[in-house]
Amino acid sequence: MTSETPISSLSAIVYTRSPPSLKVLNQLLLPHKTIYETVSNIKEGYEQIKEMKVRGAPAIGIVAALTMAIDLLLQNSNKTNPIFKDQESLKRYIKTSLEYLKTSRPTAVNLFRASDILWNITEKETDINMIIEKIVKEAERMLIDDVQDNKNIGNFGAEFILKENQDKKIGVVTHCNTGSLATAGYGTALGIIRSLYFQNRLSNAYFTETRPYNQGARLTAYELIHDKIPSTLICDSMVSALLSLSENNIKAVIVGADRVASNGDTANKIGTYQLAITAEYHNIMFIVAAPSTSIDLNIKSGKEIIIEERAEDEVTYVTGIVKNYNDGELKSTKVRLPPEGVKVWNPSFDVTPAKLITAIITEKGVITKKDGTNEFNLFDFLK
Ligand SMILES: CSC[C@@H](O)[C@@H](O)C(=O)COP(=O)(O)O
Repeated sequence: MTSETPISSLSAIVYTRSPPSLKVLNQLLLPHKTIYETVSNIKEGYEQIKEMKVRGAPAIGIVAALTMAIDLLLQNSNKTNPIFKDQESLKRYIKTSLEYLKTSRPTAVNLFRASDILWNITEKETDINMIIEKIVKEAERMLIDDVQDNKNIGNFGAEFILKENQDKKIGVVTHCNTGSLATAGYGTALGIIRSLYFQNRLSNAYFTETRPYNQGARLTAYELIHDKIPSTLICDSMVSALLSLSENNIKAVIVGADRVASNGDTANKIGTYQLAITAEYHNIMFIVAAPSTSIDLNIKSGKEIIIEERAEDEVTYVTGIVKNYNDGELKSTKVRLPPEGVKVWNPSFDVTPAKLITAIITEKGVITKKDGTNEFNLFDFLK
């Protein structure tokens, strides 16, 4: 099994402590434009997440934490006229800021977990500078650890899939974007695909467009092409047809997660559930890849997960880039598909029942169901 694998240079988050700086890649403009936007306060961080300029469960948790850190670093830099007069006012400010950041998106648990970790640190400390230092250190730790966690997920996942498959090279299917852009680097489900590729065991990665937001067609395509990983774009409606053709040698459907309940039910990008159903029908393993920070032991099943509903125009319009033939300038354009007056339902996520999931791969290892049961015991695994 490989371990030292090159990391993609695609970075959704660029952070330095000195000078204090947080820049977030605007993923709405990808793949056509690479523009980093500066985040220097809580409101700017909130808007980056809300507007999905940064997205993907691990990435939004990390950006929320780094937003808190950068905001405090910048506010605290004026030593002659400190903004926080006493620890109580600082704590109140941190509490309000973290609660606000948590309202940016409802489904991915990483955002809530990151905020809760920062609040626990704050509650325990009494010295103003110590509170700020510990918050900054913890947010930096999240950024650093996520990359190694993803490499571990990649290697555990590749090993698990290959154990069942003697073929020299295998094909896989993935959904949404779970790569460097959705994390601090390397990726979760896409991390497994990277690991398979680096081990020279990947024949092809098929990836869906992922309507309506097209994270697959825009972002996964961008990453796979960037890293020269053999891959093919398909529409969401083509997966069953693909799995039915044995010549493609598809051995696994691999997806990420926004929240995994303690029984293993998994919320992920809308369309994931139907992939799990078709994988089961075609007797192909269905793998969920996620850091343990995506597991929510506070909820028993997927029924308790709040599913984000997004604006109608994400469904009624497609957004693309057109080139102005006079000056070559690239301009973002929205084109409407259905007639005015159409009714729209736009849930951003769905829940795949644990029953349909073969294994959950985390940075700590592979979790499978106990023989004869339809549920995972994530309590036991994580304790
Ligand atoms: C490693 S990312 C895992 C999930 O967050 C991903 O599959 C997903 O559903 C992203 O949704 P998004 O709406 O783009 O934030």
